[in-house]
Amino acid sequence: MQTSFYKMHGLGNDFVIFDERAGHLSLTPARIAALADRRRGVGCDQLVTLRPACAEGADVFVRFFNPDGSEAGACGNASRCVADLVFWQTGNRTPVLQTRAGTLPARVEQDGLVTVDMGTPKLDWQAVPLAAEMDTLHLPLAGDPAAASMGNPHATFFVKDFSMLSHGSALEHDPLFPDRANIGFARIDSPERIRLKVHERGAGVTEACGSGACAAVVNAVRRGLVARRCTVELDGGILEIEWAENGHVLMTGPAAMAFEGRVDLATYAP
Ligand SMILES: N[C@H](CCC[C@H](N)C(=O)O)C(=O)O
Repeated sequence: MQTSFYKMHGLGNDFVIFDERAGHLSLTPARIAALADRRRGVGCDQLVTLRPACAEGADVFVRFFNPDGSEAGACGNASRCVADLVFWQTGNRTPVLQTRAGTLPARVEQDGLVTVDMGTPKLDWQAVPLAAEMDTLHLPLAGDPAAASMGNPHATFFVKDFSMLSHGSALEHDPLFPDRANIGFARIDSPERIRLKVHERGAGVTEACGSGACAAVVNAVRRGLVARRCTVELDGGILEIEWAENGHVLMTGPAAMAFEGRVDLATYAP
């Protein structure tokens, strides 16, 4: 039996999106990993599922899964893609996404860019989470990173070059991060511009990381390095991030449909 999916991306951070609103699919962690495999499966950085929303005012319940089968509370680039998809399906330019990290209002602009209100960052050590009580602005790790949660854990290293990127996997699995962490390497190019590369939890280095861009701006503002409205340049392109005065982080960037496809899920792991 064939099941349809959407293949979308946000700045090259790519997603396989299954719509479960007509009925749940048996997407086990093993099947997710098999579908995400770039040689034996469809291939993606994250697999995304849509279900009927149950939160007040939300249009769709969105869940995000890494290629290792682990679930993430947030995914900025996929959130923009889902908002764009809902707009194309319904004509609603202001869809509201229910996620594990909270309810995220979105807006599809006339120029096609998508803005998602990613909510407020969580800056307390227990919210990131970290393994012990500590100042999240200066973690006791070589490289002196800062940590924040956007609904998923992020550590941001402020660097002059990206030679530390090869340490991303070891840092992702450092015992300081009981749920592991997304590891961002941020070069401050000006008070309004950051160059960012991210080793993503459960996925490795991706072309872009939306929640990582949000965390990098939040951590850089906390350190007094950038303005609250900042351009973040990733390998895949540009995101505009604003840590607004109301504490919410607004992320604006593109979303793209690559293709629609169909798979027989029964042929992908048990
Ligand atoms: N790997 C991340 C989820 C995807 C985040 C990224 N693709 C984004 O756009 O925010 C995590 O495990 O928290």
